[in-house]
Amino acid sequence: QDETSGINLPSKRPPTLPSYVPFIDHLIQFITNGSALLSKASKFSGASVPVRISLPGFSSYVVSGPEAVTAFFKNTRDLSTTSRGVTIIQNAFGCPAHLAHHFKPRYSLDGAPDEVEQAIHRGVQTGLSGPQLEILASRFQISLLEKIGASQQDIGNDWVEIPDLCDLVQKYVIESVIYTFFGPYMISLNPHIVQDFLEFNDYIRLLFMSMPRWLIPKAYKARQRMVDNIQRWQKHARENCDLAELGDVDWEPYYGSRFIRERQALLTRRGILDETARAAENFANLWAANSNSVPAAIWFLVETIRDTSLKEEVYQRVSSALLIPEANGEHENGHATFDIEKLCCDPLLQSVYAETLRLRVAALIVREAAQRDFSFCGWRIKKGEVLTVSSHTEAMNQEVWGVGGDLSSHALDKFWSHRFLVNPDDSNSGPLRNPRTKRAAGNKDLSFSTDGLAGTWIPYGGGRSLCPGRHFAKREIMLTTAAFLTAYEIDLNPDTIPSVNMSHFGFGTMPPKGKLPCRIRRRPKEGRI
Ligand code: HEM
Repeated sequence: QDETSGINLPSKRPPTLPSYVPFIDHLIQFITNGSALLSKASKFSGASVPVRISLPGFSSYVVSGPEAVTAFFKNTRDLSTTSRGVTIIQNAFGCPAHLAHHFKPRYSLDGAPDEVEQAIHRGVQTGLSGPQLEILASRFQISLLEKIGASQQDIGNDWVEIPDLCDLVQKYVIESVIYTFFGPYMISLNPHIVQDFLEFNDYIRLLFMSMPRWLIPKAYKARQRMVDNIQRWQKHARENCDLAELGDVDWEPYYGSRFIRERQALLTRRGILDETARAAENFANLWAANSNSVPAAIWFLVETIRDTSLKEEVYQRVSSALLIPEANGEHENGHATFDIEKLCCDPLLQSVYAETLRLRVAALIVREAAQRDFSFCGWRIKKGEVLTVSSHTEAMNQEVWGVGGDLSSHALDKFWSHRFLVNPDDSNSGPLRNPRTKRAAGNKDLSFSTDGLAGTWIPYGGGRSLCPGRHFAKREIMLTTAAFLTAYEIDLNPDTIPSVNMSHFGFGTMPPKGKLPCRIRRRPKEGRI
């Protein structure tokens, strides 16, 4: 019996995935093929049985199957975000070791997050949704369209060959995201920040795994360049902008968005005054805002242009969302922009978006039994133990996902743009293998649906820590393809078949592997972008 709750706890303990050499065996499998290790763990004892895997410094029970995953996200009382956040802010984002404890989640006596934690949580939610979200999305769009518009010299009306489409897309998108959140000075003070970020991000896996400096000196140098960039921006903002005098503005050039500015005040409230510790938090936010959404935006574009008929269909949809300023009208000198709401509600675009995240996001979502022993799906989990859900493992669950009725054509490891579209006349359509509700008769339109996918389509995690940036990410991803398809004609080199960089497995969106050469030219303008 649990003394604090009076609940009878089961005594049976979850099984461990066998290994020939403890720790080393699972580690080697995780590094060489993390997807296979997690999938093996999820199948070891059947659905809803947590199975333990052991990596050096990180042992965890793998939770899988829609019911168990839903229970995992719902149980915010027993499962909280882990104290690994403290290790990560130190190892990955350069917080001085003696100050990292400031980032430990804090609880009040009743076990709930304390007042400052709640203010941080609220700040993230409100800063990235509602009216603030629309302000951010609109800034992002204007910045991206300006960059594309200014690229006339490099990409004109004649075809040019470029060695890597990813390079082009990520440069424009990362700069636009940084501008949107942190304002123009983060880039003008640090003209190499995109390159620095990408180099750092290549090492993120090793830094998250707490590899020592002597083993990975280049990773620590890349991290330091980013910390320096951010500290330069902090110093400039501090010296040129008095937060107390700013007033109630949504965006200004020194701190950028309200979300980032309010975050600075919360750092102070948390007692985090050291500039390197503050830089670590700003760095973590900059990383969170770019690391997953940028490769997802690239995949959306790449999958679209690879398939000629999908490219045409998506082009039509995004063109119909383009708002062209009227000649002699109110916005005579304005630029064409996309109706973001229209893009985000389009069934096909939503399906391509959801399928992109299903296939490419491989996040490990981790929680800890911080307070006490508890019962999870009938198994006893002890205080301090860690549970993990793998978004990619759930995205490959053959028992749940629909494959269009034909096992070979739309297999789960293949991109299928229509997977999330329900056709009322086709019982094999839609994301579920066995749809639970009857399809509405009479309605002939294809509709986008994620019904029945709770605990299965989980690229953004779930529960209290569900990614607060998901609404912005959706807009960013759709706007990227809308802008590139409308401005340019792009043909991928037919000899190159994009493959996935699986070494990012477990760390969010897996980017394309290697370079994607293409030819590109500007579309005739006709009043467009
Ligand atoms: C495709 C894009 C993205 C994916 C796949 C993604 C995925 C995730 C995942 C899996 C988590 C952990 C959720 C959990 O523990 O349950 C998370 C947390 C978070 N994400 Fe995202 N994310 C994306 C974009 C963004 C963007 C654009 C931002 C910021 C603008 C952002 C900010 C955050 C923050 C601040 C957290 C921590 C939330 C907390 O601990 O309460 N993310 N994200």
